[in-house]
Amino acid sequence: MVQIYTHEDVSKHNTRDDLYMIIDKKVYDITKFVDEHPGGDEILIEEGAKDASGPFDDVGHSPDARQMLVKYYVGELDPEVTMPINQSKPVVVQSANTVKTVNDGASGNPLRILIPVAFFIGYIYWRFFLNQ
Ligand code: HEM
Repeated sequence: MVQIYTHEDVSKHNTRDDLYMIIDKKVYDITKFVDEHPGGDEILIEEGAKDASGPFDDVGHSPDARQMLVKYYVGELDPEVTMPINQSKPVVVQSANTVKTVNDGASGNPLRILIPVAFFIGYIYWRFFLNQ
């Protein structure tokens, strides 16, 4: 059966002698790899014990590097825990957009009010002062 880990479980494996890492929702025990990593041990210890999918991709690791992961696979990231975290991101983005939209509307509002008011004042001025 596949072993399931939460972020919290992984965060406990945070030393050179016991180091886990999450990459693309899979959990790896990279303890034995720390000294072999061509990119150095420090970076693995720094990025270890958490989700390092971003940094791993950013480096542009070769397909060989990705293939090496298979050797260190120990289980999957708990989808129950992962899903709300992933879902919370779009919600935040959505609310940020909503706020932005509301702000955009609010910044348009003064003009929408000012222009008719300016016309109205102009009309009153023309009607009562110029047209007598
Ligand atoms: C267990 C996961 C990892 C494995 C199996 C792995 C494997 C490798 C391999 C095989 C290389 C040699 C170049 C290549 O083939 O792409 C490499 C280079 C490198 N890795 Fe990793 N890596 C892992 C995680 C990470 C992480 C999380 C970082 C964080 C940024 C990182 C940073 C680097 C850097 C900076 C290099 C040097 C790149 C260069 O000199 O061109 N690696 N890694």
